[in-house]
Amino acid sequence: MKWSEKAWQEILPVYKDIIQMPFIIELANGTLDIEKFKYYMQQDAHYLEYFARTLAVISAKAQSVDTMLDFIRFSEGAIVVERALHDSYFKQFNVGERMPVSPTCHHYVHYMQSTVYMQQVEVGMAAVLPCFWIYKKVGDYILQIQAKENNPYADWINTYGGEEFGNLVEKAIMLCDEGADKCTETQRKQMTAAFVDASRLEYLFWDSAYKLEKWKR
Ligand SMILES: Cc1ncc(C[n+]2csc(CCO)c2C)c(N)n1
Repeated sequence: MKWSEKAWQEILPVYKDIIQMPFIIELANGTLDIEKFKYYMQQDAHYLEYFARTLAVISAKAQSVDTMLDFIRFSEGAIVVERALHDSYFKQFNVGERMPVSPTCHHYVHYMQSTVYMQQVEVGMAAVLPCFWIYKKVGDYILQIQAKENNPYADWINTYGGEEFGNLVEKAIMLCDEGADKCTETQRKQMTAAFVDASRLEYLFWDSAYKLEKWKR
């Protein structure tokens, strides 16, 4: 069994919880409170900036030039493609000011950064994989259940549910499997632990948007 297949089994309960979250259900049927979506988008703008930097560090640490190129392209994608989505929503919803980073976003981005800087590169790759894979699965799920008429979140749904994004995700999974093949069993376990932690943080990211999470002080 491939590392990725085993790793997905580990996070299946987290994924099942994610697709039942009110944020996801309401995004799919178009009833999600605009303030919650705006909050999510503002935090995601912070997230993407850190995430793109994290991918660039993985690129710098990669074992081969081909893998280096793949991760630098992912990094570019995080800025270029996702920023276009953000910009159009920010215009549409009239979002001007930049919010401070929320506690959960802070936790997630710094978790990824420390993992990528402190651990071997394959563990870093596993830590960023939920970002790709969970979004693909959630995007496909929402495509099936979405309200197609007048859904204000259709652009978001089409970004992650589409085939083009699917190819990118396949590549990220394949690179992790390739890396896992070169690792010892102990190192593979570290990869799985990072994959599970990051998946739980994906859950918390949506949860924090739904709750409009704030720093206590
Ligand atoms: C919290 C959060 N997690 C994952 C993504 C999805 N995502 C962000 S960048 C990227 C790869 C682009 O090369 C993907 C799939 C998101 N937007 N926000």
